[in-house]
Amino acid sequence: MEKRLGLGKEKKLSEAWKVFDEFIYKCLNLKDENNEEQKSGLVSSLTREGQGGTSGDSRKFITDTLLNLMIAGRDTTSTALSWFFYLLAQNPTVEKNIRDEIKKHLGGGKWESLGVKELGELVYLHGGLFEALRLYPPIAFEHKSPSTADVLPSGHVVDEHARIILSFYSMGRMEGIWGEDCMEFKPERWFSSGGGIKHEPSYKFTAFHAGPRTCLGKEMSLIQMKMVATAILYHYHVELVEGHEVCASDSIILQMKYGLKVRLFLININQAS
Ligand code: HEM
Repeated sequence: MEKRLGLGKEKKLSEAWKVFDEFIYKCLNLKDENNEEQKSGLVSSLTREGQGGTSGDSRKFITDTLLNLMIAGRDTTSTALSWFFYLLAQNPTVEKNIRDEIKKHLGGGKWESLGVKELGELVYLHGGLFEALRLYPPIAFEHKSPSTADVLPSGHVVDEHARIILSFYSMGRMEGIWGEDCMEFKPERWFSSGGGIKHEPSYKFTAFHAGPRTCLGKEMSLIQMKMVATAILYHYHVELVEGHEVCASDSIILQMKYGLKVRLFLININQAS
C-alpha cells in the first residue's frame, strides 16, 4: 500500500533510488566523454561483457551491478576493520609487532611507499586481519536452499523446502576446527612454517564464503583493509575509550551496535620501538 501511495519507507526508498541513479548516470556520462582513456575500466568491462544482462537494458545492468558491488563491499570492509582495531587495542603487543613489521618494509619511505606487493609481505598484519575476520565475520551467517531434493555429503536428506543456516560466526570459534585456543586473537595462527602466510581452505575459514558463490571482492577488500590499517598504524597508537560498550548489532552485517570509540595517540613510526 505504501508503495502504491508513495508513502513512508517506500517514499524514502524511491527518493534514494533517484539520488543513486543520478550519481551513477553522471559517472556513465563522464565515462562516455572520456571513452578512449577508459576502455579498460570496470564500467567499460561491464558494458562489454553484460550487454544488458537479462533486462536487455545495459544502463540498468551497470547500475544494478555497481549497486551490488557497493552494498557487498562497503559495510563488510568497514565492519572488519572496526573489529580488527577493537582486537588490536586489547592486544598492544600485536599492535607493536604489526608496526615493527610495517617499519621493516618501509625501506625508509612513507607508508604510501607500500604498494600491493609490499602489503602482501606484511604477514603479521595479514594474520591480525584474518583473526578479526575469523572471530567477527562481517557476514556472520548465511542461508541456502537446494533447488531440488538432495542428499548432503554428511548423509542428511534435504528437500526443496529445506533452509540450511550456516553460522560462520560459530564456525570461526569452534574448538574442533581451530583448536583449543580458538577464542584467542592470535595472528601467529596464520604464519606458515617458512615464515610466510599460511593458507587455510575456504571451507574452514568461511568469512568470504566458499564454492561457486564465494566473495568476488576478497582480494580487493584485503588490499583496502591493509592500506587503511597501515596508514592508521603508521601514524597512531590506538586505545579504546574506557566505559564505551562494544557489542554486535543484530543486523545482516555484524556491525558494532554503538560503534567503536577509540583514542588515537600520534606517534613517529621511525622513532617508535
Ligand atoms: C571484509 C570484506 C568482505 C567480506 C567479509 C565479504 C564476504 C562475502 C560473503 C560471505 C559473500 C557470500 C554471500 C552470499 O553468498 O550470500 C560475499 C559475496 C560477494 N561479495 Fe564480498 N565480502 C567482502 C568484501 C567485498 C568487496 C570489497 C566486494 C566488491 C567490491 C565484494 C563483492 C562481493 C560480491 C559481488 C559477492 C556475490 C558473489 C556471488 O554471489 O556470486 N565483497 N562476500
